[in-house]
Amino acid sequence: MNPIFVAIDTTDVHRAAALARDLTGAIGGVKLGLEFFCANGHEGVLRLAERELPVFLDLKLHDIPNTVGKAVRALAPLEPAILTVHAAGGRAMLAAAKEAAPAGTKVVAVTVLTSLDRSDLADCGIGGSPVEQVERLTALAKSAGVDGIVCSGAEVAAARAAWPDGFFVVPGIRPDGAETADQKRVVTPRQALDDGASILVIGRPITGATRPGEAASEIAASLRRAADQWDK
Ligand SMILES: O=c1ccn([C@@H]2O[C@H](COP(=O)(O)O)[C@@H](O)[C@H]2O)c(=O)[nH]1
Repeated sequence: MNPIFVAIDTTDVHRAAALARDLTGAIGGVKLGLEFFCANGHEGVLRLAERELPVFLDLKLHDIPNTVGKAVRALAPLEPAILTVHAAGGRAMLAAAKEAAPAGTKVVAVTVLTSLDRSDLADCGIGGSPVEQVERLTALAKSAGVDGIVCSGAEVAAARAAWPDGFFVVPGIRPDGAETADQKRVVTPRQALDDGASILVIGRPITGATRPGEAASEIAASLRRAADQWDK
């Protein structure tokens, strides 16, 4: 499987559909997040699903267990391949999300957002480094019964060591020389895959390129030598 999931971050369903069409063949799936979902809802997701690429719904649910369980149930008709919740919602919330998800949906827990560094964690009252916090939340996610986690490429090797058969989603991907923008913990696509990522979430380096299809194909080519890892 091609591990590249493109983050289609736009409110414009026509632009999103055009991007998915142009990128089909060069990517493994599309990731739709809050921006797209708040503007287009279920109908927009179903429109993108027409391209028959796996859909990753990145809604990062975070609430009490009852509310998250019911929200996941309400999303079930969309049959997302992957759905995110926040690990910080706690064990019962993670278990409720997994229990409510359709059998074919991987529920993955966001550990530490890739836009945060150690000082941002300290601002939230969390001591220690991002890797320490990722390790803590990976253990929680694993014991709560979800399918995997979201972390940056800087922590994925440590997380994979702790959970060899977990499903690891890595955003904050930047080819050499690409602008980091609001991302603080970034690695290259190749590095993330070599260190144990299951899939790579890549947005602006592809969607902001003059020719998104070429940008995606170049990244896919840079990963091909690691093709034996694509089935993890
Ligand atoms: O920790 C996280 C979790 C999710 N994301 C999402 O991934 C993409 C990244 O987009 P880029 O344009 O490649 O920066 C975006 O949709 C985020 O919501 C993340 O970046 N970090």
